[in-house]
Amino acid sequence: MANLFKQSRSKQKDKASRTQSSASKRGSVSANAQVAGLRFGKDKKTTNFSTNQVIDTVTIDDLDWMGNGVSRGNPMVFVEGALVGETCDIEVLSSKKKVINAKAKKVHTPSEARQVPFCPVFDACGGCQLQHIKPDAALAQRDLALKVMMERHLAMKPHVWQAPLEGPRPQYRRKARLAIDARNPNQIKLGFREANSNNVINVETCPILVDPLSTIIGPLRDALTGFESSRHIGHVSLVAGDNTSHLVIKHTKALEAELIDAVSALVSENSSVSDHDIELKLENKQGQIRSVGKHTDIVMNTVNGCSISPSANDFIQINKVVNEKMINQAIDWLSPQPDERVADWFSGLGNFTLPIAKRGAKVQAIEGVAEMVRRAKDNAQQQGIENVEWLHLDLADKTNVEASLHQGVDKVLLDPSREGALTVCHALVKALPKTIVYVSCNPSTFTRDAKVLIDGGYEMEKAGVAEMFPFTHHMEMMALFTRKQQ
Ligand SMILES: C[S@@+](CC[C@H](N)C(=O)[O-])C[C@H]1O[C@@H](n2cnc3c(N)ncnc32)[C@H](O)[C@@H]1O
Ligand code: SF4
Repeated sequence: MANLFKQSRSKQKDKASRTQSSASKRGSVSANAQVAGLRFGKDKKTTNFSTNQVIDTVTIDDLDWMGNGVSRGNPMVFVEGALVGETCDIEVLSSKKKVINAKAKKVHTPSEARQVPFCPVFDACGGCQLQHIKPDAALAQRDLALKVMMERHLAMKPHVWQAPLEGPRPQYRRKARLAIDARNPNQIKLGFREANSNNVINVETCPILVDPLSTIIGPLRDALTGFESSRHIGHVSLVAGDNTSHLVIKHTKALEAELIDAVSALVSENSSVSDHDIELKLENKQGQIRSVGKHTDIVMNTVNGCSISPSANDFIQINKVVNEKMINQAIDWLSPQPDERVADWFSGLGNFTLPIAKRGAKVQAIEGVAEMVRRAKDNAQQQGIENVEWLHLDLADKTNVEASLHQGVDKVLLDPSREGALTVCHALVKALPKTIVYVSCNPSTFTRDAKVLIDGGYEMEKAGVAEMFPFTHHMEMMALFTRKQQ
């Protein structure tokens, strides 16, 4: 279990298919000994490996759900940048008794699934990890890895696993936070951080961002260059709605009027050449956002005529198409009826709440960020949706959870952050709603919480992945739990 749940490892910086082996320089161990030791080791004794050590000709058996190559044996080896069927020389990143984390240094037999990364800064940028594998193969193999994980750890029957929910590629992200390095205002770097580092990788465009966010990055850097006060910029947020986009500059001290004019000119020029407006906002140290020029609330349409209206700092589902498919699947699985009470917990801006409420059920939406609860409530009112009780509560607090269940609930939708919903699941197996739909962005905490539900009398009837974040290690999952007959 531990192997499959490994969290983020450092990004592979070497393009495996192009690099030269540096095995001989690093005191590598003999190929045959390693193949024997890594893949066919039967005894419990394993060799100790040191960081940066190069191991020759390791064969990759599988991809794990994060998209790392796995060489099964004793020890297990997880190899960033390696694909199924490939034989690689690898460099050890970290080593424990039974598990080695490594990156591919040289690929001897490239897989047919291997492709040349489409982004020129892929090797350095921490934003993407999986551009070296064809996207269909990546989805199929990661989907399989998650299915196997659920079969192994939750005794899931194969028929439970559903086809993945997919969206467009490569352009899918509708929000980004750009890092800036303006220590030298004449040579500003604007882009994303290198993996496990504070270094900013300068980018011109980001091919996984939707338009017009993708193409504004280079021109924005040019507009900021040369102004002393660009040093006071903490980051830049970009959010694309269906009606307009916001470019929000977070700053810690006042910005020069000329800098603001230069960026204003850039966004108005963009708006005149593109059919999608960008509006400039400034966010101060306290998090207050003010508009430079006109302000239009961002509208993100979802399903059944519903929409949410986020500000730059609110959580949103990053991938519009996959989000809509997830909402439709949640409605399908929950099948909310007008006489039912449905809880939407970890409700954010009401992304799932509003379409459930439109079905006529009485919905209790609980979210831990007060500002998001306020915005969700206002937004629902504007859409004439009144059958929702909006609550600002911490769902990690057992007392809150139990009190919220006091009036009884028929069905529950959970969409927690990476930490999962352990407190909630322990309470749900006492309250016993008929149906629970669990949306998760972390298969590890999902599996932990699902065990509580299954041990507490629920059956996992359906489950599957939603490819919310192509080209990255992340994966979204959904599962339907129904209460077993007593
Ligand atoms: C993955 S997001 C889902 C939001 C929403 N369901 C959506 O689809 O946009 C998780 C949400 O849970 C909220 N959250 C995280 N921890 C929480 C807690 N302990 N109590 C209540 N809400 C929490 C976050 O603020 C965030 O809005
Ligand atoms: S996040 Fe954008 S800039 Fe970075 S590697 Fe991915 S596509 Fe390229």
